[in-house]
Amino acid sequence: MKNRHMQRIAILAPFTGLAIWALTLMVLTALIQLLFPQIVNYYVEGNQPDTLLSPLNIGLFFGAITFAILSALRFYLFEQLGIKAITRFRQQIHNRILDKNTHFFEQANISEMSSRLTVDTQELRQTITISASLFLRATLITVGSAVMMFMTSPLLSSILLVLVPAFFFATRWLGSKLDTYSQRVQNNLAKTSQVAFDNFNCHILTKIYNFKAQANHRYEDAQQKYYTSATDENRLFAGFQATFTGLVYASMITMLIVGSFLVSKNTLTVGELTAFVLYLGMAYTSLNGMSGFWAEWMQSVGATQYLFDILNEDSNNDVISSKEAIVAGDIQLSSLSFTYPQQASKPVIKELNARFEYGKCTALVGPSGAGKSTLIKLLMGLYEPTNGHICIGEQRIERKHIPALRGAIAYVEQDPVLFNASILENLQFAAGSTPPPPLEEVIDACKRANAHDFISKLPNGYHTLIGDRGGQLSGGQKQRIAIARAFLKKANIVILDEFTSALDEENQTLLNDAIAALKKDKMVIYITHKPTQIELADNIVYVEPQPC
Ligand SMILES: Nc1ncnc2c1ncn2[C@@H]1O[C@H](COP(=O)(O)OP(=O)(O)OP(=O)(O)O)[C@@H](O)[C@H]1O
Repeated sequence: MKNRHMQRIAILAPFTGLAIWALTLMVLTALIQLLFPQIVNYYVEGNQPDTLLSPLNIGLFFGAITFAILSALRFYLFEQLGIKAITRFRQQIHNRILDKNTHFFEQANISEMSSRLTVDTQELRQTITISASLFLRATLITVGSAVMMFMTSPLLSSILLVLVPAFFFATRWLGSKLDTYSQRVQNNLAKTSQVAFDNFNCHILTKIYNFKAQANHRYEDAQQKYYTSATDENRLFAGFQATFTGLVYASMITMLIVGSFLVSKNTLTVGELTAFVLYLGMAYTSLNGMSGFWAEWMQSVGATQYLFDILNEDSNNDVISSKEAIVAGDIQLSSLSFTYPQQASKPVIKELNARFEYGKCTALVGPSGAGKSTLIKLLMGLYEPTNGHICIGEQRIERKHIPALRGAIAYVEQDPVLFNASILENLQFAAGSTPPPPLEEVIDACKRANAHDFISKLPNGYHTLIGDRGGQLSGGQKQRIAIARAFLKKANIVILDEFTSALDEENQTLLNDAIAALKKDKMVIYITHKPTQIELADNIVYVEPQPC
């Protein structure tokens, strides 16, 4: 139980310096606050200066301004601490999730995971800094007030009744501004959630095209916008805090000076009672704040457990990054078997022996549900065989070879997944190179994939935003972009899963020609049910369905 609390507090660890400053200001402002009733007592007991504009009176006003600034700074630093810690924490989890394997993504609720990454962390930000700081401060003030109440006899509790209309206008001002600012923060927050959803959803592409860095970069961009808007909102709050605190203390000092003036005229007495009431008020307010904190904290501990589990668990990780190379050659499957963990009693592929010759074109055929797509995922290292093995050339493929294997493969899915970005960005991600390929190279790949004509006719051409999962494009258009993406990767092995299923006859013929050109210098493996495409192949591998 203790660990769960410490784990959450530990996310502040990289920002210890900032936390120390914030805590120091918190202690300082709490001590100044506790000093105030004593000043009241001093004045009320008849120690007031002779003139209203005495150095001590004026000094007190300056003291109040200093206190207001210190309080605003304390508030600002705690908020910044929260924003920084949560921005970093969110990036850490995003990175961790991208490192998970295919089974993890197949079983996870991706949309919930993306939303929790955003919403739950936001809740933690609120409790770990602001609520916790209020709690600590309230504890200090409550204890301090209790001690002081024993030592003082205060009067003039009415000093606490500050100028209500000023607070009213200050609050209205904040309310009108906050509406727009909060909306901006929420919109940017939703954008980070959407980018994360997109990145997790395209996890296979991220692995095969090796654009984890670009995916992380997109998320960083969205986070930067969130960071800026949240900081603006924080500044607004800090400004409000300064106004609010200034008003409170200026009005209290006014009351004190007026009150002590009245004392000097013998119309008011009993200074100790004033301080006593002030301490009482402080203690009451602080106690009030403390009670709400614990409930909030526990709520956020529960809400963020899901994310901490992801961060801490080591199972379900994808292949480690490894520089182990592989030498191009035939792909040999030897007694290859695979069973999905969810259907442990029913192997999808059983003791399959097959050869894919290097530099040749192989059609993968078999009835629907026989396991062709599963076999392709095994070839790409997205699943590990349950039994048997895959060799490339003389090399038996192990976990350490997977990054090199994926580096050598370009993949076109049956239902291509595209990022919610422009067509150009989608294609440039695929190259997996920094800097990304120039527009001319992208256009060339699109021409080869017969995609250039339709892209040119879109309102913004290559810069057209294609919506969630490329929803603004037809199935055939998405397939052609996916094929252009494969051309851009310049991989030795091209794997296509029913790559023309959504295309008309004319486009199919054109793409068959493109595949014929491709197989001149690459190893091409494709799943197909179409006789014309089976005829194009040099070899055929038949995947037999397993009995139920
Ligand atoms: N992620 C998964 N988890 C559990 N079972 C799966 C998963 N993916 C596929 N299967 C099951 O594995 C079997 C083979 O599916 P697969 O998609 O590999 O077949 P296929 O030959 O490519 O079919 P089609 O020609 O219809 O695309 C099916 O019975 C399917 O239900």
